Amino acid sequence: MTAATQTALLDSLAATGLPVDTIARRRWADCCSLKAGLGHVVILTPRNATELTQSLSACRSIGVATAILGAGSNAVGSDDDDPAAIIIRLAKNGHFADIAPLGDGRYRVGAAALLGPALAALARLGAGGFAGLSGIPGGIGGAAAMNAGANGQDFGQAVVAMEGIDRRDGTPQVLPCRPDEWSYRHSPRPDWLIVTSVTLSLQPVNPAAEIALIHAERQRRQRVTPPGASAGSVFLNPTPELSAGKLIESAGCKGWSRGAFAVSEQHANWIVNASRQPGSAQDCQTLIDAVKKKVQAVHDLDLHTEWRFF
Ligand SMILES: NC(=O)C1=CN([C@@H]2O[C@H](COP(=O)(O)OP(=O)(O)OC[C@H]3O[C@@H](n4cnc5c(N)ncnc54)[C@H](OP(=O)(O)O)[C@@H]3O)[C@@H](O)[C@H]2O)C=CC1
Ligand SMILES: C=C(O[C@H]1[C@H](O)[C@@H](CO)O[C@H](OP(=O)(O)OP(=O)(O)OC[C@H]2O[C@@H](n3ccc(=O)[nH]c3=O)[C@H](O)[C@@H]2O)[C@@H]1NC(C)=O)C(=O)O
Repeated sequence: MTAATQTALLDSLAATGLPVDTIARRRWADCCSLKAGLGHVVILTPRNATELTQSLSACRSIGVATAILGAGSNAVGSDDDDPAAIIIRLAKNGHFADIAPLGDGRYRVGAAALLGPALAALARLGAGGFAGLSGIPGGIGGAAAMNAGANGQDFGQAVVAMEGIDRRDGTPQVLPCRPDEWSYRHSPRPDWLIVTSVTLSLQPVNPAAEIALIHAERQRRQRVTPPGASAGSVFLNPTPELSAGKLIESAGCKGWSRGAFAVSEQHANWIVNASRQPGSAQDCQTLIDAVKKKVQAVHDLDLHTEWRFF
């Protein structure tokens, strides 16, 4: 799809009656924290359930598939102006970032809220227990979709239900979740579900003490995060005992680079874009493939990336 074709796509979307300020064409590198992807993408940013349903229906009516993007902290864009889908990204400045107490230690938190700020807002309401997750970038929707984890805690331990919309037909859905349905970086979210909020079950906490834990975790995280643009760990740890970083370091890949991207000298399971300038998604993929190949050759182990490639 050329730029002209994407412009025609924007016109078709506007013609369906969608509010024009929810329709945009953006460079991929500006939509993901790693700044990877030189192509452009058409993005819809609905602010409420009605606009989300309208957006899905507009995409169906013009025959284009949809994909969902959150904060872009675990995503690699595309170099192509021809992504397979229109991106839906829930607006951060509307209904999808709300936090509502439901009673009995339960809170409904909008999927567009960022995980760290949401945990701080909940702490101020006297609810917590998940301060270990507060340094993680990314949104509540993304955290639910991939079961974000850090410091021995998984987001899924707090989630009792996911609410959302079936992207195939626009119907509202509520998905109750059992603790045993979650595992390391695995969520029970079906791929058709656009998560619009989650219901969390939290412990009562002293707000000041919980905020102190959150600040301490943010400071720890800042100290260990390699400098430059990044997207967290590249690969899943093969087992709890086998760390991908250790395997990549001992395979000799630290410092390997391609284009804007390099395997961090500080932590081998991070790829960083030191320049913070837009970089080629293909370069990033090539570097990842080279690391996987070397680890396979040295350790006879297949690494699997936790990033989402568009
Ligand atoms: N532990 C850590 O230190 C780090 C953890 N992370 C985690 O990575 C995740 C990334 O979050 P975020 O940046 O917002 O996500 P992204 O924008 O990077 O999107 C990644 C994928 O998450 C899914 N997703 C995002 N939002 C929604 C939603 N509302 N409904 C359904 N699926 C959704 C989509 O999966 P699909 O393609 O399957 O539809 C999407 O492709 C979070 O869990 C974040 O906490 C990120 C960096 C570091
Ligand atoms: C950053 C992410 O999550 C992180 C999460 O923040 C942290 C903290 O709990 O624990 C995981 O990292 P990790 O397993 O790399 O944790 P670290 O403590 O940094 O490293 C584990 C071990 O590997 C060793 N290590 C790490 C990097 C390196 O270059 N060399 C090396 O030997 C460390 O010395 C340590 O003994 C999560 N990553 C995965 C893939 O599970 C993410 O998912 O994006």
